[in-house]
Amino acid sequence: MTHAAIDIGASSGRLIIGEMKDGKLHMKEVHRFANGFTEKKGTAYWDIDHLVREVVKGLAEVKRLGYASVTAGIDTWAVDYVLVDEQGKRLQEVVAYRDSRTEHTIEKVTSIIPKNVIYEKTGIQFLPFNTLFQLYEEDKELLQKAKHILLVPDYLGFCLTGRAVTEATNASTMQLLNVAGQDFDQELLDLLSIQRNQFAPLVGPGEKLGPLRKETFPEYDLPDCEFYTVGSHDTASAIAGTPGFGEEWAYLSSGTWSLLGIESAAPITNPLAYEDNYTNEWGVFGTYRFLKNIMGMWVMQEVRRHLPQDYNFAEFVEEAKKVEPYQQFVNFNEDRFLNSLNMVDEIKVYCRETNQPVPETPGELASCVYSNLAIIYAIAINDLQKITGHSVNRLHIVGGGSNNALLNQMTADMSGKAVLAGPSEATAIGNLIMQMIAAGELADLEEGRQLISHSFPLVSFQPASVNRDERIQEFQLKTGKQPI
Ligand SMILES: Nc1ncnc2c1ncn2[C@@H]1O[C@H](COP(=O)(O)OP(=O)(O)O)[C@@H](O)[C@H]1O
Ligand SMILES: C[C@H](O)[C@H](O)[C@@H](O)C(=O)COP(=O)(O)O
Ligand SMILES: [Mg+2]
Repeated sequence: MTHAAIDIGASSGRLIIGEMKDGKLHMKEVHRFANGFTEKKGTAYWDIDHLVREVVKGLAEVKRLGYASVTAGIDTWAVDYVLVDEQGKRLQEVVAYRDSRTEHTIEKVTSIIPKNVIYEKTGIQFLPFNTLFQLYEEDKELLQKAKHILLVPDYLGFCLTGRAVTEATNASTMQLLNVAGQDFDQELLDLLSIQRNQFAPLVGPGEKLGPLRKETFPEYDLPDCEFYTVGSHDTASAIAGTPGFGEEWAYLSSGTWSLLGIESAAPITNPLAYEDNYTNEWGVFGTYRFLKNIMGMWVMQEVRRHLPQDYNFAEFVEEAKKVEPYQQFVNFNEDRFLNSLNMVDEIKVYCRETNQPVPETPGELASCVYSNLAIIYAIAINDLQKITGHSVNRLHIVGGGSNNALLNQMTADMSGKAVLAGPSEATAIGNLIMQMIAAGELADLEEGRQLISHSFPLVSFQPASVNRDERIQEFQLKTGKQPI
């Protein structure tokens, strides 16, 4: 059986087909398209109709390649939603999570329901753009009109099959689900004046969603396609597609964001987890993704956008290799880097404010970003071990960022852990694995991960002794980021 993974991250989307042959997973990228948000009248929006069109184009390409019948699953970035009316029509443009409308909403909401109470209910990290805060700022009249409030992957599935569901892994990122009750928290819904039935029923990954409604897209020659739910939060699929075994591994899903954490059988919401803003997003098969959001390759995407030279990401790495690393210490996890007007200027101002050497060239800027991301990852791993009591001796880096051998080595050096890099398309692979389990081709996630490890060679990076402790201490001194 041929399966199609539709994976749409914040910077790019792709349709990848996969099938199991001779004990290996064979994949082919069939369609890739750009994603990104644009500002209109001061608000940041996604182009959701562009994404629907690109998904359908990708499915048409699948048919053109001779695949008359496939299954498919959709995963995208988290938290953002679409309001849909009684007729199934979108009520508004889709606001992007980096929009400034929720800049001060955490304070507003937690002045009504205390922060620790929300964390005890949901176990979810406080990020300004969580759906809870976006809906708090949403136009109340529009909200009342909405028959459905659908997260982006659920909306795409609705457009393609006509069926509305709320897939659980992505639903958890809303910070509206009650972990104990395993459904929406009524107090939080009341705060937003939202009825429970405005959210479609919660479903887990691996369930049949329904057939592609070809008649909706008469201008395309499309395959027969049965959609399944998968880990529709892309990070849930990325972790499912990470070939980690045993207990002592952690993952770093390195794309626009860096999501660093462990796969846990139960939520971890102790005081240290709360203080250090770790999250318990729901994973596949009832697991929890105990992780932290770290500003990832977004920084490099924005540096690239604001430089006159047009370097690709591999060229940035080559330029960075020519520069002495760890020349300045920048905490890229500060909110100022979430959506700054000009990332290059923001980095320079930060270095001037902290009396540090100012990076000027593309190589100096890239080296500054990679050096500090490696330190931030190392601190996050240390904190993760303290919070959970879970020892980590190897870090799996997956996603586009796993192609960056320089950063992989720096991460091994700063963390003192072995780094296993790849697969770079772990998200799409995790999406495919869930479909193959649902189709009965794989017994479970363990077998799926075995298949991944037999199909995609990992690249190993061993830690070198590079004044790790001194550099981390200097980072903490210069940025004020103290360990927990
Ligand atoms: N060859 C490469 N060398 C260094 N970095 C790379 C390379 N390829 C991709 N990347 C990094 O991976 C990022 C994209 O990762 P990806 O997982 O596709 O992101 P998303 O899913 O968020 O769209 C790019 O922003 C870039 O920083
Ligand atoms: C807004 C969320 O934190 C974001 O979606 C993150 O969880 C994520 O999954 C990003 O995935 P990318 O592939 O866009 O890095
Ligand atoms: Mg991604």
